[in-house]
Amino acid sequence: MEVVIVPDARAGGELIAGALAALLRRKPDALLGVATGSTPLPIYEALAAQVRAGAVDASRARICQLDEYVGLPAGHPESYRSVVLREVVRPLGLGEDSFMGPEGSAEDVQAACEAYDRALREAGGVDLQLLGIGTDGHIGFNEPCSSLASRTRIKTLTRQTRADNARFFDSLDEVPHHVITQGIGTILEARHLVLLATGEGKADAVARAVEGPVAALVPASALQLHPHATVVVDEAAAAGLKLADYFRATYTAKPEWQGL
Ligand SMILES: N[C@@H]1[C@@H](O)[C@H](O)[C@@H](COP(=O)(O)O)O[C@@H]1O
Repeated sequence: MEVVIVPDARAGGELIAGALAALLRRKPDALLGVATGSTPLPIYEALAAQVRAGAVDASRARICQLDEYVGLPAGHPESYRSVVLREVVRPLGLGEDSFMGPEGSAEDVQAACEAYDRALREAGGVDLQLLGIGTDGHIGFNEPCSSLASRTRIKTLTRQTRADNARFFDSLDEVPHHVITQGIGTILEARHLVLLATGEGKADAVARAVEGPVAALVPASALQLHPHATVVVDEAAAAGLKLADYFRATYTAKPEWQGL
């Protein structure tokens, strides 16, 4: 696992957008797994700016979703499908045919989950999966004690995650209890995992994920099992890392050609 400490969220966004642009230059039809929440927005803004400036061609990129609420009416502005279309797909100049995600309003949720895992495999697998981290250490919507081998499936949100996400809805009552999420086993199949965490509210979760034991109690600690995982944190989110100086020195000495 590589840990990169950046001054702030904007720098993190630019660094990761640079890695996405480099991937698209190598593989123009790369399948990019995207995350929702506030944290990755600077990544999407920086990448869209590069596309607008003509620095990278994203016209053949494919975008796939990490997780979804269950039961929101189709087209609800806070369904993750709507969010990804709004924040990622359209700003990159792509159409809905470049996008895939699980069917949160399906009648048979289990079948929709299995279909999504199959679709990801048939698409050739995710080249780079972006991740955020919940304050309880979740990735996607894999809440604490999710199996580290889990596949895409339905999960029940913790009270804390519902409260954390209530800011996107009119009230806490409107936040769905159930979600579909790529499983931890599914996420670990992506070729490169890039987690961005910013702000002091994430410092404890980051420290447990990066320096704690691999444990289902802290789903993000599963990144330790991946051969190519990058954790980008700003100074505030790095506050709990005991090895922060080592991570800084390592990154400073890294040859630029290696990228992330
Ligand atoms: N399912 C999403 C996660 O993918 C995201 O990482 C998390 C943190 O969001 P934020 O970046 O807004 O703190 O929120 C939600 O629970």
